[in-house]
Amino acid sequence: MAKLRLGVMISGSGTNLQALIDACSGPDYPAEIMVVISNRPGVRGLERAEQAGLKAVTIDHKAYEDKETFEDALHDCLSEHNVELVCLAGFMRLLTSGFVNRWRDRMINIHPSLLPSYKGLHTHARALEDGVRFAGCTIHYVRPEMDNGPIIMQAAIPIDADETEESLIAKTLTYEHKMYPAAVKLIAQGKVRVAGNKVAFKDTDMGDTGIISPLP
Ligand SMILES: Nc1nc2c(c(=O)[nH]1)N[C@@H](CN(C=O)c1ccc(C(=O)N[C@@H](CCC(=O)O)C(=O)O)cc1)CN2
Ligand SMILES: NCC(=O)N[C@@H]1O[C@H](COP(=O)([O-])[O-])[C@@H](O)[C@H]1O
Repeated sequence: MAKLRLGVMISGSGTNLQALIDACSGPDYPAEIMVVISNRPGVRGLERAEQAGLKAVTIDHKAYEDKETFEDALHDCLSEHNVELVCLAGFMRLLTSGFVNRWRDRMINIHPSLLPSYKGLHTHARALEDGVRFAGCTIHYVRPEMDNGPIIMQAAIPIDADETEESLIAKTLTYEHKMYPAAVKLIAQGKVRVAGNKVAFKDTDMGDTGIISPLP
């Protein structure tokens, strides 16, 4: 069976990209990265892609007069590489509904909170500020409305008494790095389908819950 063709879009350090690179190096992993795109030049994630021998492309949003022409360049690059699934991994630009609908149900995102709680930015600090006992991370299909798409997988992460923003960011990333390859694997195996604004699973051993806690 052909491997699912991934396009990974980043804006920064790329540790989630690295988790996907490492997973894709496994001979039986059902997906492969065709191109890595960053909207910011010179970021660590691009180095990770080059070190892995992958096509690394910078499409700098600042170089385009508007979002539409920027997103046309993203779309053309993804299409050129026959990408079947776009993985947003720390991609920090809000995409227009035009772009999102072109890639509807073929684009997923990882977000560092237990959605629908803490949409947007600074999720860890906000969770600590509110004194919640669990933080988390979520993988979802992307919809025009920010952080509002059908949820594929979540991890609930206990917040320790002496937790700091830095320690929570680091702890959350350890869950993200397990969850992203697991979610892509399920999609590549055809075990995930979108049913309205929710996701349903086919013959998975996760009991149709999509929860990763404790880590696999
Ligand atoms: N249409 C959508 N676009 C994006 C989504 C989405 O769900 N729908 N997810 C994001 C990722 N993301 C949260 O997971 C997110 C990214 C960026 C922002 C944001 O406010 N960005 C600012 C610029 C910030 C910067 O460049 O550093 C902006 O775009 O003005 C919020 C949430 C990816 N896109
Ligand atoms: N709203 C989107 C967002 O905040 N994404 C978050 O950015 C970080 C990127 O780290 P990475 O570049 O090391 O993968 C990750 O924690 C990811 O969940």
